[in-house]
Formats: sequence, C-alpha cells, structure tokens
Amino acid sequence: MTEQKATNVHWHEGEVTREDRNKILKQKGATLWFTGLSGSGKSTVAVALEQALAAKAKLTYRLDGDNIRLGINKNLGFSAEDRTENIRRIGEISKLFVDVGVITLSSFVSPYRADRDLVRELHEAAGMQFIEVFVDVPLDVAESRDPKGLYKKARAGEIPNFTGISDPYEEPLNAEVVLNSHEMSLEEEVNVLLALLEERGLLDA
Ligand SMILES: Nc1ncnc2c1ncn2[C@@H]1O[C@H](COP(=O)(O)OS(=O)(=O)O)[C@@H](OP(=O)(O)O)[C@H]1O
Ligand SMILES: Nc1ncnc2c1ncn2[C@@H]1O[C@H](COP(=O)(O)OP(=O)(O)O)[C@@H](O)[C@H]1O
Repeated sequence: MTEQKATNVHWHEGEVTREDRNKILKQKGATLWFTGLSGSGKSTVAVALEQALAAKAKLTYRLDGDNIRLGINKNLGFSAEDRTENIRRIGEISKLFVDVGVITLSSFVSPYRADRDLVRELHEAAGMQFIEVFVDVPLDVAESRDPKGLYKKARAGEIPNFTGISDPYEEPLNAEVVLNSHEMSLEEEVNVLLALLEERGLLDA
C-alpha cells in the first residue's frame, strides 16, 4: 500500500447536525476511554456500565482491544508503532460514534501517554467530550487475575512486548477518573461513572 496523504479533501457537513441527533437520542455522545494494564478491569467495568446505561435507555457502544484487533486492525501487532496506529484509528472511530450521539466505551491498554493525548485532542478539537478512565491496579494484582493466561505466557517468554512485563505502561497524569479495581467493587465503579455522566449533562440532550 502506498502511503498517501489526503490532500484537497474537505469535511462535508450535512443538514442534520450533531445537536439534532442528540435531541433525537435524548443524550449527548462522548467517549469514555478506559486505559490500564491487561487484566486491570477495563472490559469488565465497560460491560457493567453498558448494562447500567441500557437500563436507563441510553445508547452506548463498546469498542474493545480484542474485538477491534480481530477486524479493522487485524494488520496491526504490538510494536510501539503499531500500538500508536491502533489507538489513532480507534480514536477516529470513537469520534464517529460520538458524532452519531452514542456514549462510546473504548477499552484499550493504550500504554502511551502521547497516543491517548492525541485521541483527546481529536475529540476536543471537534467540541466532543473525552473522559479518560484510568483503571489502576498494581501489576501483581493484574497478573494474579490473569483472566486470559497471558501473563503466564509472557513470563515464559512466549509473548514478546507484553505490557507491564516486557513493554512499558505510561500512567495517565490527568485522568478524569481513576478506578482502583482491587479496592472498589464493580458496583462502586459503575456508580462513579454514572455520576460523572450525569454531572456532565450527557444523559439528557
Ligand atoms: N504484547 C501484548 N501487550 C498487551 N496486550 C496484549 C499483547 N498481546 C496480546 N495482547 C492482548 O491484546 C489486548 C490489548 O490490545 P489493545 O488493542 O488494547 O492494545 S494497545 O492499546 O494497542 O496497546 C489485551 O487485552 P486486554 O487483556 O483486554 O487488555 C491482551 O488480551
Ligand atoms: N472491581 C473490579 N472491577 C473490574 N474487574 C474486577 C473487579 N474485581 C475483580 N475483577 C476481575 O478482574 C478481571 C479483569 O479482567 P478484564 O475486565 O478482562 O480486564 P482488561 O479488560 O483490563 O484486560 C476480571 O476477571 C474481573 O472479574
């Protein structure tokens, strides 16, 4: 594939605006970006929040590392360069969902601060809310959970560049929310997030 930059290409605005869509949906779109080590609890919290929001008739969509990597990003691995491209594409996809009016729950290890900051900038430049949720557990907790058996494989040298073991994780400095999933119950975590969504006026248009 030849690397080409998009030139002479312009965003085409329709007649129905984001605000119109928000009114139809009775909510405002935003991205909740869950970052943290594998096994920290990103997916578990996103799934529980999705259920809680569905019970309030709020439209959400979850984007998750494993699922995206089986489809649109199946050509990407775990080098720093590929992770950056993974996050950039997911950032753009999240933005499209937010433009529709969906509360978008994006759960990715996203270990590099600069990559997450880029996604934040993409959203904020478009007047969209980006809420960084750091699911913060010590490595030994994530490793003892090891829900997919990946830490065991990484320790055995079977998975190279494994975050936390042989690859870095850069902690967020200014996350809107920090969830210590080893000290909080799932219900508490969901309640913290629901309260924030409420406070930010996202649950009505
Ligand atoms: N080398 C390495 N490092 C980290 N994680 C790995 C790796 N290889 C495979 N996996 C599995 O892939 C999931 C992470 O994919 P992401 O797209 O979230 O990664 S990244 O944001 O691009 O860093 C991650 O999912 P979660 O466990 O849900 O976090 C792992 O299941
Ligand atoms: N309070 C909690 N919040 C989230 N996950 C928890 C909590 N307590 C225990 N867990 C467990 O931790 C594991 C987290 O796995 P997962 O959600 O797949 O993490 P990630 O998506 O970050 O890789 C699950 O087995 C989950 O049941």
